[in-house]
Amino acid sequence: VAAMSTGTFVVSQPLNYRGGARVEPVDASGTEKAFEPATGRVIATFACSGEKEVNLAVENAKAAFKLWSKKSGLERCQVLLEAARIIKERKDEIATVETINNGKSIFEARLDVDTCWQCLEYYAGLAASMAGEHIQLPGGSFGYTRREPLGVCVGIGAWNYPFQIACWKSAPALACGNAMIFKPSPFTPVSALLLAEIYTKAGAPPGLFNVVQGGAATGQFLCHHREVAKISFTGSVPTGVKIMEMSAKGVKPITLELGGKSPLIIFSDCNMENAVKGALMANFLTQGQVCCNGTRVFVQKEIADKFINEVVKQTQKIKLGDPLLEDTRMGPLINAPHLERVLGFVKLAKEQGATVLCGGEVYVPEDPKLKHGYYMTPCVLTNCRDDMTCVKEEIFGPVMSILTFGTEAEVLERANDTTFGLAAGVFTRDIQRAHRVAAELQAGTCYINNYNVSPVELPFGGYKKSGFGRENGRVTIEYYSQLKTVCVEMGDVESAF
Ligand SMILES: NC(=O)c1ccc[n+]([C@@H]2O[C@H](COP(=O)([O-])OP(=O)(O)OC[C@H]3O[C@@H](n4cnc5c(N)ncnc54)[C@H](O)[C@@H]3O)[C@@H](O)[C@H]2O)c1
Ligand SMILES: O=CCc1c[nH]c2ccc(O)cc12
Repeated sequence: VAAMSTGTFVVSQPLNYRGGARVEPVDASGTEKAFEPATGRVIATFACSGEKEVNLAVENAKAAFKLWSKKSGLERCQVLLEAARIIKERKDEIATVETINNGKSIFEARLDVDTCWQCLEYYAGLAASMAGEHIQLPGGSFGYTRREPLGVCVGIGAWNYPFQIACWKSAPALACGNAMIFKPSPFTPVSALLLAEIYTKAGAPPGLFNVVQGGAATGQFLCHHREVAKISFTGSVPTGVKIMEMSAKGVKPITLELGGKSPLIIFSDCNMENAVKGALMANFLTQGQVCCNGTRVFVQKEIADKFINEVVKQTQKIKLGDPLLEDTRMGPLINAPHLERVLGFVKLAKEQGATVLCGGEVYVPEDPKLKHGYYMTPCVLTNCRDDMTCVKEEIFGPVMSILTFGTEAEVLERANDTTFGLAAGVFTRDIQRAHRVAAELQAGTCYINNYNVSPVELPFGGYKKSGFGRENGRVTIEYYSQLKTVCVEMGDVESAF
């Protein structure tokens, strides 16, 4: 790995990881290029793994699973804790790689890395305390349950949180005694390798955590593989549908973390300063490329003017530019086609009658090395209606749509009028209203008086088309393990025959 500053980083080492080492794939289904969004430079060209390489990764993972699944919870805990310690130690390096390959600000990337080592520590604790139940039966007989791993699990990631997604999938998987093959998005192939090396250094057996690179074809080889026991997918709804179809054929359990179009409701009795901060947090982290973003901001009429003025003022202050600079808070979007797509949503919003209060334009930083980067100014839209495309579809960019409302009943109906159900938020000082509204919102995560915080102790996942299954929290253990019941007879068999 070469220099780690904007405009210099290139990857020369192999980007697959199998059997405890970086390897070139033995076969390929095409090649991909990874970019540095800040400059538009190619930082890596790599082969997409073919079926033979996927088969080898599964073989390696199976071998590691044999050893790992026999370890005690405490032994697994020790490896995860050591990996967490190394992540903490290498936080700046990991965050820098993430920023270079994804474009998010270094400030945010460091926060992401914090949620990664925290996730490993959390599941380390659960690994050590995992236990079954003992159930007494008549006549001295009894039963007990064993929480057993599933086997070789596949993780397929999106490009917006590359290292975090790899951690949030692998930590609970390994804690439960599984092995994992992780396929990053081809846009962000780099940082998962750091995680693979860290697990090996921490004492994981070779093959326990493997990385295969590629796009849809490689993903399909993984999903169709007979010996893959579970798939955890983070990505778009259309791809999620395909994953579900493939898993149905093999009767494999899946976790689907899909897209969203989440509502954020601002009542007139809110703390205005916090609500404005909440709206920015809900829309502009990682350049707005966050699945749970609260992009439909419903503001109660009485405070709409004041709230909108303040949101625009704060949005215009966001420091946009080189994501590796300490004071930058917004970097480039992931790539040129995505930038075009997001700008297209803004254009369409205007055509459909929305007003652009700020942003929504291509931005060319003054620094000449950034002039081919994929920057746009953060955008606030008003005069939006519920039937507009910008209000109905996931934009996955820095575009906030503001809508006004009158009553609680009205806003709840409009907030829930979507096929998505990933997240939702409410700002109010009325404690009863806050919980009443949270109870009515059809979303997997509801924020009260905050937005887009992601403590690893809390389960995260969708309702409706935003998916099912959960990541983080205690419950995720259930998605990476299966329960065996052992029934023990202490007397004689009372036969019916
Ligand atoms: N709910 C969540 O937790 C969450 C988190 C991050 C992103 N997302 C969603 O992800 C989307 C953006 O990410 P994206 O553009 O990378 O999504 P995507 O669906 O295009 O790709 C996601 C992953 O799936 C792989 N893939 C594509 N086709 C496949 C196939 N046929 N079989 C197997 N794998 C295949 C891709 O290579 C990539 O690794 C947005 O919709 C966003 O909301 C959701
Ligand atoms: O982008 C959506 C929310 C999110 C942020 N980080 C992660 C990691 C793993 C996920 O499945 C979702 C998310």
